[in-house]
Amino acid sequence: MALNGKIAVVTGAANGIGKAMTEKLLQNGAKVTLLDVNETAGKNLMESLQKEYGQEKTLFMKCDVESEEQIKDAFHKTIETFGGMDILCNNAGILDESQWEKTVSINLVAVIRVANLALEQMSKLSGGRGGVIINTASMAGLGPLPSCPVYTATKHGVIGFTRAMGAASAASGYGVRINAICPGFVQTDLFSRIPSKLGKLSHLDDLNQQLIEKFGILTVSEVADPFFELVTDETKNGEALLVVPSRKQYVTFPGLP
Ligand SMILES: NC(=O)C1=CN([C@@H]2O[C@H](COP(=O)(O)OP(=O)(O)OC[C@H]3O[C@@H](n4cnc5c(N)ncnc54)[C@H](O)[C@@H]3O)[C@@H](O)[C@H]2O)C=CC1
Ligand SMILES: CC/C=C\C[C@H](O)C(=O)/C=C/C=C/C=C\C=C\[C@@H](O)C/C=C\CCC(=O)O
Repeated sequence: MALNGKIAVVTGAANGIGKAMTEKLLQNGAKVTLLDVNETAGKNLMESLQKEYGQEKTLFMKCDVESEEQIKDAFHKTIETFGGMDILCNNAGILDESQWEKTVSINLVAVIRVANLALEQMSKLSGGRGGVIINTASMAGLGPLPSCPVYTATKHGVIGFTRAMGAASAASGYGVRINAICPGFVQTDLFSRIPSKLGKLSHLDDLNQQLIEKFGILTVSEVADPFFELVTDETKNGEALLVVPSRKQYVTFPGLP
């Protein structure tokens, strides 16, 4: 899939990985709707991107992925403004073990909500033109992080949802590929805040430091490049792509007996 002229929506676009995904999409000729609860950061980024890529290439909307109404409005405004919707970057997420229900609500429930609402717009069976959904999971979706079991659970859920929904989409003829990107540690605000977000398991941050030593820390640009591959490689559906500084690999899962 060439990105030139394609229309993308990015959740959690104002900072971190979502911001890098947005820039990669714009660099390759796509138009992007940026969605984020952080209105100040989102508007500032949009103004900066419009100076670099042109007024007509970006749209920012304050949008909480926990709100079905706000997501629906954002998708309708995207289609009204740009003429369609080809790509969803289902990226918004938090890490806060002391607010575990909110973590589940944003990292898993909202990922499912946003994907389902996007499929209503993108599926060829409902008047859409197909496309691709990229869910931002994590390496914590492939193995346990003892310091943040709830976060770990949400990311495992995102991967399971991605694999099953990708198969469902193919079997149903939606024309929408669905993949997950699974980064290790990435230098962002979320990563910087971790020690204060572990709740009653904060004493286990030492384990995180050991894992950081072992796996290293990615820059957001090092996530954006493999993300671009997942978006453009039309052979990829239902895949989970692990990204750490030393390697990038498509995960193989144990098959059912
Ligand atoms: N930083 C890391 O080490 C890794 C992060 N991830 C995942 O990458 C995604 C992005 O995380 P980062 O860029 O690191 O975090 P970040 O905190 O730098 O950026 C997240 C963005 O999402 C927005 N956001 C938060 N809740 C929202 C909501 N309810 N509705 C709309 N927007 C919301 C924030 O305002 C922020 O702009 C998350 O899903 C995270 O779990 C995955 C693996 C590693
Ligand atoms: C404490 C949370 C730190 C950062 C949050 C960030 O969003 C994130 O998700 C980072 C995850 C990093 C995980 C790093 C290592 C995980 C190690 C074990 O759980 C094993 C996991 C997978 C093994 C897969 C493989 O090596 O092939």
